[in-house]
Amino acid sequence: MVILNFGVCSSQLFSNCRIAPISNQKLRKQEVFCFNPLKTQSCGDNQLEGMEYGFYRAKQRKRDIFRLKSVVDVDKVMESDKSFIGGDGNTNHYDAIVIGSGIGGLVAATQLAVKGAKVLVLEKYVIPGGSSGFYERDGFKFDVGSSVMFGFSDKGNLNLITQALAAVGCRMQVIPDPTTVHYHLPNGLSVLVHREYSDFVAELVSKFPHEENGILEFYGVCWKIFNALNSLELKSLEEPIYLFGQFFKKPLECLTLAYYLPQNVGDIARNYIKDPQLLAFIDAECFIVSTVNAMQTPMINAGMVLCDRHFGGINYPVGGVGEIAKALAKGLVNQGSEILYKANATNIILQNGKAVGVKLSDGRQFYAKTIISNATRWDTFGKLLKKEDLPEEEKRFQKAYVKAPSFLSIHMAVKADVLPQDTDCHHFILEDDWKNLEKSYGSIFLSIPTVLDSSLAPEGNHILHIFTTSSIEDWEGLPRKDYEAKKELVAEKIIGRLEKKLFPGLKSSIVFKEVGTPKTHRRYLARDSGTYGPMPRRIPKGLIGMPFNTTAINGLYCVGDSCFPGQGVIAVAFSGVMCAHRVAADLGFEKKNPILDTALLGLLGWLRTLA
Ligand SMILES: NC(=O)c1ccc[n+]([C@@H]2O[C@H](COP(=O)([O-])OP(=O)(O)OC[C@H]3O[C@@H](n4cnc5c(N)ncnc54)[C@H](O)[C@@H]3O)[C@@H](O)[C@H]2O)c1
Ligand SMILES: CC(C)=CCC/C(C)=C/C=C/C(C)=C/C=C/C(C)=C/C=C/C=C(C)/C=C/C=C(C)/C=C/C=C(\C)CCC=C(C)C
Repeated sequence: MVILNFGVCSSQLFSNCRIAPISNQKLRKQEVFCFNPLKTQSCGDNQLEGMEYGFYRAKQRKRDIFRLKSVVDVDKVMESDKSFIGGDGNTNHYDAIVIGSGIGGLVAATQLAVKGAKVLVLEKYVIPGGSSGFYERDGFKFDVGSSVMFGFSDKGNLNLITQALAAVGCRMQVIPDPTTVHYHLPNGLSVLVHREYSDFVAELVSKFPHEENGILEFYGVCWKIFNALNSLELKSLEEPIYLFGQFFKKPLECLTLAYYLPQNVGDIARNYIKDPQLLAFIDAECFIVSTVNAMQTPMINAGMVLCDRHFGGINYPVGGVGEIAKALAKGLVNQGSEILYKANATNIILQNGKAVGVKLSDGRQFYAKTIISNATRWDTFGKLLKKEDLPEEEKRFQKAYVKAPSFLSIHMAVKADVLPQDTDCHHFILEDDWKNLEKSYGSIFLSIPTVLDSSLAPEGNHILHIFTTSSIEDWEGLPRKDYEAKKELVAEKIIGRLEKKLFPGLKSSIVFKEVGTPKTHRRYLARDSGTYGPMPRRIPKGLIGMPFNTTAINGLYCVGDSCFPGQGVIAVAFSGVMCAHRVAADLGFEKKNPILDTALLGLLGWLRTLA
């Protein structure tokens, strides 16, 4: 280990540090050396202020590291000795380590940080955000994923993105989207989902006048659920003091949610609607947010998204979706926590069955009291932990849920004049046959964020993000040349379909084009098979089977779209809020009752077996 200058430090000096690795009593018994990058001869409090790290070496030669007050540049220190972090594992330098900086991971991390926890986020890529990140090419700024932002208004309790940003002192400027999506469906059915609920209902009723009552009843149930959700303070459903407290304060609303928790949209829609084409439309409404039809979409999730788009509306962040993750990451650091990029976690370190640390591909190891994985459950339990030790609970999850397909995505820039003046920002296209809805390449999603924020492209241009479901099996095993040729061919067909349906002259107006396949998603988002998230294998019992944040491994939590309530930025933000609350209770930052905990976790585990 390279230590440039070190002096003997007193236990008093260590006790002045914000985070002491071990008790003073324990320190006194040890011979302590202090790393001193300021190259001063002695090591007093003032110098410590400016130091990046303090080291101590116990007599028994076990080594460890802890962080002092100032900013950490782990890379710099690690270069000198890749194995120096670790040791006995009893000393936890962080309260929590979060693997991955998707919105789920960032919300969990920031919520914990504002409660006073010391958090380290490890991100494989060079920027935060995961599927909600961004990239820039030739002056164009693209959202990696799509650009429909729920939960981003200044109203109610369900604006979780706004709340997550506010928690770290950040408020972003947003541009209201007058329409959530413009559907272009079989038999010439065109439906515009207006921001105003009454306008949307009037539009839908004008297409299905004989189903007016059915439409009002079905969307009425969605509102019942939304209003119940919106009346609660949202925290961990795995934390009994909170959960019972909510039942006590809002019994009717909680019972409403408990009633709809095991139900799916398809059954409820069929109670009110008979027209097969309108039911197919409800399938499309579900598919765009769950990648499955209405029969498989949990009613609670539909209640959330089908109403939030009218209650708070869809709002686009100025500067692009990537700004949200950037702001959260900055807020995290401002709270005194840390985020490391190019930090590829390869193993979760277990000690006596408890998750105690994380090992990176370059050999670095970090230790914490709790580990939170924002990787998918397939990655967490299939790669970060040994596949063969899959806990029963995870086996059950994998029986009930399967990886949703990935996407083929085309990020493209076009000359602005190819789009009609009043073009909407988001479109969903399924041309001829309802049966193609869930098939690979069957339907096309299109977002044109420059319709809302022209700063994302140089003047006179628009950016288009076109995507369609596609499976990794379609792309594996191809020689490079064939893979590139296939990408071009498939993209050409999709663009051709858009040209025919929406924008004549589209092909000849292209000024930039980049095609990503499921392999691209797997590589850049570190998601098994590039999956968009979990989807039920069969008809689920609503949300009952979806695991929350605790796992069968002591000290290990999951966050993100393979946790309750599933796919979607707002959904993973909720998962982050829940995760932070449960972890904070376990770390002693929030109230906790171990007896009630055991009872509730047991009950929820049992409920999942019924799904
Ligand atoms: N509404 C929209 O327009 C929209 C847009 C984009 C994304 N989404 C949603 O976002 C959801 C995903 O969010 P999320 O928070 O669950 O995850 P995510 O996939 O967005 O982020 C996970 C992050 O973890 C990192 N990571 C994974 N494995 C790692 C490892 N071993 N070491 C270090 N880092 C690692 C990845 O690089 C990534 O940054 C999807 O379900 C999707 O629905 C929605
Ligand atoms: C616990 C028990 C047992 C019971 C009790 C009862 C109660 C209290 C309950 C409660 C519950 C709750 C709270 C719940 C909650 C929930 C939530 C919040 C949910 C949410 C959800 C969300 C979602 C799902 C979302 C999604 C979204 C998405 C996915 C999106 C996407 C988008 C896209 C893709 C776009 C499209 C585009 C175009 C068209 C272009």
